[in-house]
Amino acid sequence: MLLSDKRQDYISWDEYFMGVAMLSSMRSKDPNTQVGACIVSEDNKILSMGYNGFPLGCSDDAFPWAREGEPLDNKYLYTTHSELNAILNYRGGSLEGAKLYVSLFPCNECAKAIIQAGIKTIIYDSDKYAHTPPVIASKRMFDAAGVRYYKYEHTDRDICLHV
Ligand SMILES: O=c1ccn([C@H]2C[C@H](O)[C@@H](COP(=O)(O)O)O2)c(=O)[nH]1
Ligand SMILES: [Zn+2]
Repeated sequence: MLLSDKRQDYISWDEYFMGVAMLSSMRSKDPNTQVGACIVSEDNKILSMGYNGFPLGCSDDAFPWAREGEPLDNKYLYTTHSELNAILNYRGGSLEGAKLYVSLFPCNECAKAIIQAGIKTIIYDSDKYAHTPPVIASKRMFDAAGVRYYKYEHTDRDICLHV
């Protein structure tokens, strides 16, 4: 019998792709919540990535990152969400049947884009806004549209950038 010498402690697909989503979130300039997304094909190929930030041409130094204040003076009207950026960053055609790894449960606006793009599975980490209308609406739409979602299960493994 031939015994394989392969490593046994390699990371799982979920650890791999959630790791990429988390790494992507580290590009965000949002001082409060950094969100990263990674879109993956049904056969586990990375198709696109994104993080939350202002649109091209809208300088991080000129637009506000505040959470409070008048609508025109805080970030919410200006930020492109990580999931939408990942969808828009994709250059390859259809995302039908793809999976989305994302560090924060998608809001209702992202949910609409996700459903319309044909993404069928969402693996999320934080659900810190679960009690808010945007996330309740998002889950309602995912349930109606047959988009499956499940929480990423953390392992006790630390994934480091240095080896
Ligand atoms: O679906 C979502 C929801 C939110 N985001 C981004 C938008 C903002 O930059 C932050 C949330 O900021 P808070 O200070 O926690 O309100 O997250 C996203 O990318 N995707
Ligand atoms: Zn969103």
